[in-house]
Parts: sequence; C-alpha cells; structure tokens
Amino acid sequence: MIKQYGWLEALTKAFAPHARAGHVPGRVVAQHRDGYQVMTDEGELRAKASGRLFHKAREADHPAVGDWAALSLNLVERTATIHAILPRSSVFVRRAADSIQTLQVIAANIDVAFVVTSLNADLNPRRIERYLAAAWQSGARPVVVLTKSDLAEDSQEQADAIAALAAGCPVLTVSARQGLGLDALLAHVAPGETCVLIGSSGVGKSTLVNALLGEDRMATREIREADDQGRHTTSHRQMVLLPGGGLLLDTPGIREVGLIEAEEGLGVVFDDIERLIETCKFNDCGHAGEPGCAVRAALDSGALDAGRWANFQKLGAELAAVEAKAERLAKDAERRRLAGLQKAYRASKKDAKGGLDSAGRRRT
Ligand SMILES: Nc1nc2c(ncn2[C@@H]2O[C@H](COP(=O)(O)OP(=O)(O)OP(=O)(O)O)[C@@H](O)[C@H]2O)c(=O)[nH]1
Ligand SMILES: [Zn+2]
Repeated sequence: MIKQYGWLEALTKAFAPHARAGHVPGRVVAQHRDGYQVMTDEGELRAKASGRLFHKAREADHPAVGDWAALSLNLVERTATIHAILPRSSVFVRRAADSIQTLQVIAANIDVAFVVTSLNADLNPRRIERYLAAAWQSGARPVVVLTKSDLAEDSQEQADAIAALAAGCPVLTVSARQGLGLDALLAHVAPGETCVLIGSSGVGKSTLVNALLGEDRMATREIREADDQGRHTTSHRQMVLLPGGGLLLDTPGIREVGLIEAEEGLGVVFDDIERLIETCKFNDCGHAGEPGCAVRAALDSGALDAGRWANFQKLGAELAAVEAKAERLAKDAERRRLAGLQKAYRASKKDAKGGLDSAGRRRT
C-alpha cells in the first residue's frame, strides 16, 4: 500500500531508528483542522500528532500533507499517532497569517510542480516566473503547462516564448477540453512520484485534474468548499492516484502558492546544509577548497551526501537566475512606464501651449 503512495527503499534507512522504536511508516494524505489522514499498510487512518511532536517542533516541522511519518497504530479505533516526520525532499511553504517569521509547510515531498497558466488573453510571463521561482524554491522539478491550447491561434509560438524565460524547464501545451497533451503531461510523473498543480484561479486546473483522472471531481470540490465550514472533513481526497502510477496532491493553499523571499524555502528543505555552512571558517566561504570549510569536511567524511549538496547548489542557482530575470523585467517595465509618463508630459505641455491661458487655466 505505502509503495503505491511513493515509499522508496531510500526511506528505509531514514526510518530505521523509528522501526526500532516499534513505529510503522505512513504517508500524510490529508490535513484538516482537527488532524490528519495517513495512508499505511493497514489502509487509511485518522491521525493526530503526538503531544511531544506538536509542542517540541517548530511550526515548519509539524506534519504536512505529503510527509512520511513514523506512526503507532490503534487498529481497533483505526487511528494513528504521528511521532516523527522523515527528512523531506521538498517543501512548499507559506508565511503564517499571524507572523512574518513563521513558515508553514503546505505540502512536502513533491517531485514535480506543474506551473499552470492558460493560453488565452492574459498569458502573463511575470506570473509564470513567480510560480516558477516558488517551484524551484520548493525543491520540486518545475514543468510549465500551458492550458486551453484549443483557444490559441498559435500555441507553439507562445510555448516557445515561454520556454525562453522558463530557465530550461519543459514547457507543455494541453487542452483538457479536447484531451490533447494529457499523456505527455502524465509522462513527467514517474510511478510513485508526487506532483502538484500550481497557478492562478481560472487557468483550468480543476478541469485538467478531471481530464487526467477521467472523472468529474466537481463533487469533491463542493466538499472542499464545505471544508471551510468544518463539515465533511474526511471525504475530500487531497492525494489521488494518477493513471500511470503517479500521485497528485491537491490541498487547500497549494494551488496559488506564492513566492516568498528568496531561499527561505530552500532553507527549510536543506536545513542541515544551511547549518553546516554557518560553521565554515569564512563567512563568504565558496565551499571550493577554502581552509576550514565545513561543507568540504562533511562531504569528505560522508556526513553530507554529494548528490544532496549538488541539488542544493543547483536549486540555489536556478532560483537566483529566475530572480535576476524577474528583477530585469521589473526594471524594463518601470523604464517603459517612465518613458510613457514623459511622453504624456511632453504631449500635455504641447497641448498646454495652445490650451491654457497665461495663468495656466484651461481655456473654455
Ligand atoms: N476552451 C477551454 N476551456 C477550458 C479548458 N480547461 C478549462 N477551461 C475552462 O476554464 C474555466 C476555468 O477552469 P477551472 O478548471 O475551473 O480553473 P481552475 O484553475 O481550477 O480554477 P480554480 O478552481 O479557481 O483554481 C472553466 O470555464 C473551464 O471550462 C480547455 O482546455 N479549453
Ligand atoms: Zn565552506
């Protein structure tokens, strides 16, 4: 059961101490106000975080949808207690409403983030970049999805333009209405991998999910709305199996995940590395052979996995590139705005010469 939900052999090692404590693994598949749903080899159970986990952990270490958890089960009541969370491969975070310093995890262990936007009128490169940065920052692989290709005159041309700013990530075009491009999209999610769809309201995410699942999820959507009033809290599927063996996570808040300040998301995923870097001898250590480099030492001793370090560097570089580009675009837009203002000013002066009296009042 848990294999189907993405359990990897690699997790077995991280789980070993929990297994010794008599706990079993499970994946958090839904979160609601008063607890969680976890998928285990015994099926789906209601779960709560242990008091210890809840009180000792930082907000960002509380269980989130997508997390792998160490559980104790009560099969008579079909409930579970979450004692610990395994290290995450990726996280989507948002700032808590009541504090700019507290980061909440809205989804964990996401492999692929589909950045969804529609090919009709308001194709907005800035918005795509914002979502792309959020995706890179999470640690997931971003894939841009341009929906409603049936409405576009030349979807390939638009896809090429987007590819130019999408920092080397794949750009797909789909039409949920015509059923085009769906298999190509599913091919990006390997069996056992988990994906999310992020993008603004109305770009066609629900319709795409329906098309991918070959069923109508309107019903679940009504339940989701009811969720906000605290009803039907267990019926909504926040994690669903896709044809082809992948998983789709669709939890409240994930769809319109915004860009929070640079690198904070990476900092949550790569907490261990960030802490290591703080112990390098030099503050501006480039970790390229400087004396007293804690990263080098950890790589040499095997305490830091080389692949994990490479991934951290790659994500940091991608994020920096997306941010630099967004900044450049913002500057361009500001320059154009100023040029426009100047033009309007010159025009108004010209107009004023003929249109105002000597006291500057408009002649009537
Ligand atoms: N022509 C065309 N219209 C589509 C397609 N996919 C979705 N739409 C329409 O776009 C509108 C918005 O679609 P939704 O799936 O509700 O958009 P959403 O992104 O899920 O929006 P939220 O639920 O608010 O996040 C609906 O009227 C859909 O019928 C498509 O492939 N082609
Ligand atoms: Zn260093």
